[in-house]
Amino acid sequence: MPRAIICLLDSVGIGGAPDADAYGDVGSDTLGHIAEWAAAGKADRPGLRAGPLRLPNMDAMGLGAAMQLSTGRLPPGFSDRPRGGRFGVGREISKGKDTPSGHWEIAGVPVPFEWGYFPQAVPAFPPELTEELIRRADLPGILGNKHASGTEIIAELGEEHIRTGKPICYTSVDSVFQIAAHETHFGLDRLYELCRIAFELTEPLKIGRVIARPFIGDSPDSFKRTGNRRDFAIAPPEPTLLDRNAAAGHPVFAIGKISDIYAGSGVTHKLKGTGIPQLFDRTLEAMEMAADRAFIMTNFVDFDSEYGHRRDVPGYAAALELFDARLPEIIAAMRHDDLLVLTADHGNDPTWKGTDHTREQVPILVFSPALGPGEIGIRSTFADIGESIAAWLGLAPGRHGKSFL
Ligand SMILES: O=P(O)(O)O[C@H]1O[C@H](CO)[C@@H](O)[C@H]1O
Ligand SMILES: [Mn+2]
Ligand SMILES: [Mn+2]
Repeated sequence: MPRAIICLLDSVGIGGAPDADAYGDVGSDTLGHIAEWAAAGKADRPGLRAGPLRLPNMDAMGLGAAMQLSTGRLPPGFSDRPRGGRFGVGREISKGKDTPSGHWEIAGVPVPFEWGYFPQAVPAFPPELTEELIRRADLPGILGNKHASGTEIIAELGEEHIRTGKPICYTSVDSVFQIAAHETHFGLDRLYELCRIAFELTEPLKIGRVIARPFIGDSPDSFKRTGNRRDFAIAPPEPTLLDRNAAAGHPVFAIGKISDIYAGSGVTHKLKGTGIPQLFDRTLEAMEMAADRAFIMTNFVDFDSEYGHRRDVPGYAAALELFDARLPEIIAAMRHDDLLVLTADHGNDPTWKGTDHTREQVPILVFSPALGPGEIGIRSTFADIGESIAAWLGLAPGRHGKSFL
């Protein structure tokens, strides 16, 4: 009996979104630019990696061919001839370029509304929101109140936060309200409680997520964010593939951030992990225990949070190479009628201006021992991924997207 697995490489876009101009992202190409920089010797870091980007396993599944289909360019070191699996390109119809919309659309539910955003101003948050948050959470005030990179703002304001007890609140071009606070000085549970209050206050503003960003350390040099990040997200507007599979009585394994991103909806088994190796281990564990018709979904967030937002090209390249090196373990663990999909939710080009996501198309690489090779073309919505998996798992078709299988 079939099962399906999505490994979602957070932010691994492949350029070419036709509406990139609406986002100031024309020409952005996360994977293509990393490959070009690596080929030019600009992604070397002593002790980490050197030379051209090498992703032989994903390339065999059609990554190079998908990149060429997306932008018309085949980056150095990639092949336009996949040796197994089906390859294609996904285009997002939801507005915005953030994680929840990308994930929901992949699970068959494009976002029909406009997200709320905070302006590029200081203060970025409406005074009523800030005042209510301070009152309800009994805070001495807040710090930040602007657009920022999460690592830069803790270096800037971390010491003042420890001294004053005021949490650091910030946002980005995404629909987010983020709160950074020290795990021991402020307290982790207190931070989560504060985020719950912030979520209640920001939900009517259609803010997609409140994100808890705990950190440790005692000086700008030693401040470090921990794996205890937690996302409090709005629930998807319609039943997703996760809900549909769970409603049919089948297991749904959410690994890493997945449960948070779907607000826990449709999740029957939740496995946590931090970092690419642990997320791989959890995925393999889920494949080991998952019953027939299970749907397993893992979000590999490090590409985005550790390297894309940090504009770290060598780090991003090394993470991709690590992922690629472990991919054969997943393929070896697959049963004959398991289906594996590798894809992404948006771009985050580490060679691009600023520190935000980029509006890009994404690779869709599909592999099953039971499936012959082929091309699935440029799909007009990510929802085609969800519908293909629904068909594979024997679920009734949904309202959006078409199966490519
Ligand atoms: O700079 P950090 O805190 O990593 O935040 C980034 O992570 C958030 C979620 O992807 C984005 O909205 C962006 O603000
Ligand atoms: Mn993402
Ligand atoms: Mn991000």
